Amino acid sequence: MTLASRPRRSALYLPASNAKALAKARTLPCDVVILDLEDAVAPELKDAAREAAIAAVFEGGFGERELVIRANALGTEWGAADLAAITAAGPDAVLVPKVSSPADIRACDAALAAAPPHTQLWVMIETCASVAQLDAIAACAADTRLALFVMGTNDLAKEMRARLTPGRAPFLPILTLTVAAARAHGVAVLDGVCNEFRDLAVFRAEAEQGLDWGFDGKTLIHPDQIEPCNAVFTPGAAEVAWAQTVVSAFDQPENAGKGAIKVDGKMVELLHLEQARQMLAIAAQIAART
Ligand SMILES: CC(C)(COP(=O)(O)OP(=O)(O)OC[C@H]1O[C@@H](n2cnc3c(N)ncnc32)[C@H](O)[C@@H]1OP(=O)(O)O)[C@@H](O)C(=O)NCCC(=O)NCCSC(=O)C[C@H](O)C(=O)O
Ligand SMILES: [Mg+2]
Repeated sequence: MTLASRPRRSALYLPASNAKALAKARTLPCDVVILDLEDAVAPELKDAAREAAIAAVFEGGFGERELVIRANALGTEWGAADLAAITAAGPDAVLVPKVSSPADIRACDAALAAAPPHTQLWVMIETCASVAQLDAIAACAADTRLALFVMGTNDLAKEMRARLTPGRAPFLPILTLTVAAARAHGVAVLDGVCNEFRDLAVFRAEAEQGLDWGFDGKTLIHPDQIEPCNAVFTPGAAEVAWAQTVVSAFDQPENAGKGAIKVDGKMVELLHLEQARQMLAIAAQIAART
C-alpha cells in the first residue's frame, strides 16, 4: 500500500476538445480528471480545447474528483496562453509536460504566480534530461507549488528509443528512481498510462506493478481502466485490519514509549505505526466516497 495525503488511485485523461468525454467524466468513479490540452488535442483544436477546459472549471460538477488541466509545454506556441488561462480559472492543479530541470519548474511556478493558492503544480517526468535531475526537480517542492509527478512512459520510450514491453523492464530504474526522488521531497507520484485499454488483464498487471513500486495511483486513458485501477490501489480488508491491529497495539499502556513491539508474533516498529495510520486515513477517505 502506498502512502499519500488523499486518494489518487485513478487519474483519467481526456482530450478537453471532446465534449462527450468531458460530460461523462463527471459521472465516472475516478479520483482525478485530467483535461488534456497537449498530445490528445490536434493543433487546430488547441484554442477550442483551452476554452472548453476553462469553462469546465467554472461549471464544476466534478464532485470530489480533483480537476486538473494538462497544459502544453512552456516552450510551445500554446504554453504561455494555457498557463495564463489556467491561472485565471484556478483548477485543483495544472499538469505541465516535458519539464527537464529545476529552472523549468521555477518558470512554471512564476507563470502561476497569480493563481489561487489551492492550485498545485504537477509535472510530467518524461524527458531523458529530467531523469538526470530528478532529485533537484523534486526539491523545488520546498518553495514552489510543485506537489506531484506523473510518469510519461510514452514520451520516455520515444526519447530513449526504448520499447514499451510487457513488464516495462527498460523503464524500471527510472520509475523507481522517480518514486524515490518524489518521496524524498514529499511529492506525490502517479504511474504512466497503459495504452492497451481493451486488454484489462494487461492493464491490471501493470497497475499492480505500479502499486508494488510505490506509486500513489495510475494515470488512465479509458473509463474501463478505472474500476480495476481503484481495486488495485484501494487497501484490502486484510491490510486495513492489520493496520488497525498495529495502531491498537501501540495504544496499549504496556507499550507506551516503546519503539519496537511484538504483534501477532511479528516485530512492529514506530515506522510501521506511521504507515498504518496513513493507510487508515486513506482507507477512511475511500470508504467515505463509496
Ligand atoms: C483511446 C480513445 C481514443 C478510445 O476512444 P473510443 O474509441 O471512443 O472508446 P470507446 O468507444 O470504448 O468509449 C466508450 C465510452 O467512453 C467514452 N470515453 C472514452 N474515453 C474516454 C475518456 N478518456 N474519458 C471519458 N470518457 C471516455 C466514450 O465517449 C464513450 O462514451 P459513450 O458513447 O457515452 O458510452 C479514448 O478513450 C481517448 O481519447 N482516451 C484519452 C486519450 C488521451 O487523453 N491521451 C492523452 C493522455 S495520455 C499521454 O499523453 C501519455 C503521456 O504523456 C506519455 O508520454 O506517456
Ligand atoms: Mg507525454
